[in-house]
Amino acid sequence: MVTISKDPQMPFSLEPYYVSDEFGFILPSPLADLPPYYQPWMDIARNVPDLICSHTLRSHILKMPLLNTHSLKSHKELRLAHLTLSVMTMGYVWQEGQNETVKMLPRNLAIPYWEVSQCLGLPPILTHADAVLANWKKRDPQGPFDMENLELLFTLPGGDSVRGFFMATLLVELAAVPAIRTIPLVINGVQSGDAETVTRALEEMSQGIQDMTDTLKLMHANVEPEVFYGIMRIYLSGWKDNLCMPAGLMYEGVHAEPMEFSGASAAQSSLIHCLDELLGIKHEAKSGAFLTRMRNYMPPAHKSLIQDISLQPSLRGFVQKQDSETLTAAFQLCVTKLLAFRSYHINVVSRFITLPAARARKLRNQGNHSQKETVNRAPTALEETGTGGSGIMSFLKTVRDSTRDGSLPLDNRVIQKRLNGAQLQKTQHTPKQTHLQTNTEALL
Ligand code: HEM
Repeated sequence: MVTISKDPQMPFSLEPYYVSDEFGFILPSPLADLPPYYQPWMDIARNVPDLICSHTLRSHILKMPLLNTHSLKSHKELRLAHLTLSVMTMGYVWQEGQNETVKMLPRNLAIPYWEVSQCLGLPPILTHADAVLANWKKRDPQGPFDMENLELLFTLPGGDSVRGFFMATLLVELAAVPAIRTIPLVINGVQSGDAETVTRALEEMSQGIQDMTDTLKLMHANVEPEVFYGIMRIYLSGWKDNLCMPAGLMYEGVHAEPMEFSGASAAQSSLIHCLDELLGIKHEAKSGAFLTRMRNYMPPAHKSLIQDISLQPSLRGFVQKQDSETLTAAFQLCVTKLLAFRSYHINVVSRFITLPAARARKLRNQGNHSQKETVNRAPTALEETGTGGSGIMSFLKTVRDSTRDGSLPLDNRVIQKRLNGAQLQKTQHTPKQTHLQTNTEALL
């Protein structure tokens, strides 16, 4: 774990953790190019989908020179190098699908990949921090940060759905920024016993979580479930708890033994981890252990933020002690919005994994193995597992249920009062109507 230097007398702030007020956990304006010496990497990494299609990616990588990483100096250069090497590695391993996997990553890729990973404190595999947080640029630099104006620096097989998937996830990260920004307000408010500030901050946070859920809906218009399931998913998969590569992967010239790493998953996004810690959501042992393991796939400063939030005086304890209706309602609203995010996420996973998996099974049972059916191209070994290696639905439902268990019981009178308030708003048709209505629904 990195040591974050901060003065314990100073109020809690996000700055020491490299979390910005504008971009949250997103890497601001990532570099798009490395110094010319690294051109051999760029030439291959920028063409990964085509080289996979022609089954020549592995041979190109085997001919690549072994480059020195010492001239990679800045954090942004290292992040771009990690992304570049990650994209090549995922393509190298999965070029032939689940059947002809490799046992070893060649030294000209493995050695620089390992060195860059060590410098960043990231594992030598594609992570959420690479594929989403550091893999974007604006088409028009002056234009908005939206789906139309964003493009990927590097892509994987799957065409427009890859862009849709990574960019929708990036926009969820952006939508969460106002919620993340309120974390110091809450922590400092609890420290100084300022219930009013904490209440306001929690209300703002709940709106931020609602915005995350609304933004998650972008997946539907921008990602084809069959393409996600049948083509893209294998390239996000890792070599831990994966039946296709039970022994893991040897990094030649790095370690004598094979190593195991989980694939890229938004379970590696720091957003929800921070919210869980702040709200005091306690996960059941097995799913909690998986989520804790996912923190090793985050930039170390972000992992430290989660850890430090967990060490602060308990927000839940503060809310209970204050015994204030509005504060309790604001806290409860955050838990309910987080629960709603997780429930909606389960629907998304069902559309993008469970349903295509069921169709693939049905086709198999009918003896239809045609590769024209996109879902038939999916690795059967991954049917029930997430790219991070979890047993998907039972894991997600357990995590959702422990979120529900994090609720603070609200007095029936408070619910009734809020309901009456909502009725009043409804008849008045004020601009706040939708928000308050959603709040009241959430309270029920
Ligand atoms: C098509 C879109 C998506 C699919 C199919 C999907 C799938 C999954 C799967 C299978 C898992 C289980 C862990 C694993 O093994 O990887 C998971 C976990 C998770 N995903 Fe997603 N995901 C999607 C989008 C997102 C987005 C945009 C976010 C928000 C940043 C997100 C946040 C999470 C979180 C936080 C977890 C950990 C479980 C939890 O804390 O509730 N996912 N996802």
